[in-house]
Amino acid sequence: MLALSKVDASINNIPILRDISFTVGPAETVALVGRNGAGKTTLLRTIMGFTTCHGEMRFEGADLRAVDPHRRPGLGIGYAPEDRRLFSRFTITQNILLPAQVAKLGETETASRLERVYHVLPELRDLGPRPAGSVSGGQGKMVALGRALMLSSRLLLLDEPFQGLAPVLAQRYAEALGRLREIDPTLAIIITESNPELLRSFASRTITVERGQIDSDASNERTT
Ligand SMILES: Nc1ncnc2c1ncn2[C@@H]1O[C@H](COP(=O)(O)OP(=O)(O)OP(=O)(O)O)[C@@H](O)[C@H]1O
Repeated sequence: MLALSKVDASINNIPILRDISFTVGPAETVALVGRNGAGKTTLLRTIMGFTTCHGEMRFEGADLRAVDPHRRPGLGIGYAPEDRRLFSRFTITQNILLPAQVAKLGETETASRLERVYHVLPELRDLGPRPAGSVSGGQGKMVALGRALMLSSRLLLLDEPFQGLAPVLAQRYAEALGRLREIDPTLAIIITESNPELLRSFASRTITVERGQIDSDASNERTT
């Protein structure tokens, strides 16, 4: 589904990623781990088209680099960035609906995708009318997941979703991912995390990044 081959990426002419090659297939949950500053966020941003990169990136067989960054979500790729990037004056629901509007989805399709989001994250139904600026950091992570789910029919990229979450919210977030897996078994998910142990239980595979390069890529013993 997603295949990177010898990808180098830089930000403001500073080389960050070197010689990145891996593939992710449907139904895989991949943990992308590495120390702070290893390059995990940059790798997700490269897939979304926000860095200068060289090498080959293919998505469902087509050249992903030829697709403008703002069109990549429309291919079925959802992205929840580490810093959430919610529009604080918009309501929670408006934030969640935004990608659907940008992708010009029809009303019926948008409504059914919103129902899918509520199935995975029931608490967002009640939070919906509140301005996004009024929710806690942890709740904001749930909203960012909901927004990413609107278009993630094929691939979901989550950047450090557990960082800074109180244990109760982390548990709810993990349960939400479990519900997502149940209703969408073929979705591919890539989750970044600096603590490799945290994702071992529900990721089928762990890719370790160190200083901008892939250090290891191995299946996990326990899978979901
Ligand atoms: N805008 C930028 N300009 C210059 N260098 C950057 C920029 N963004 C990231 N970097 C550098 O790229 C490297 C990789 O950063 P990245 O954010 O991808 O790491 P990470 O593995 O996601 O780290 P963390 O776990 O702390 O989020 C770091 O050395 C960082 O300083």
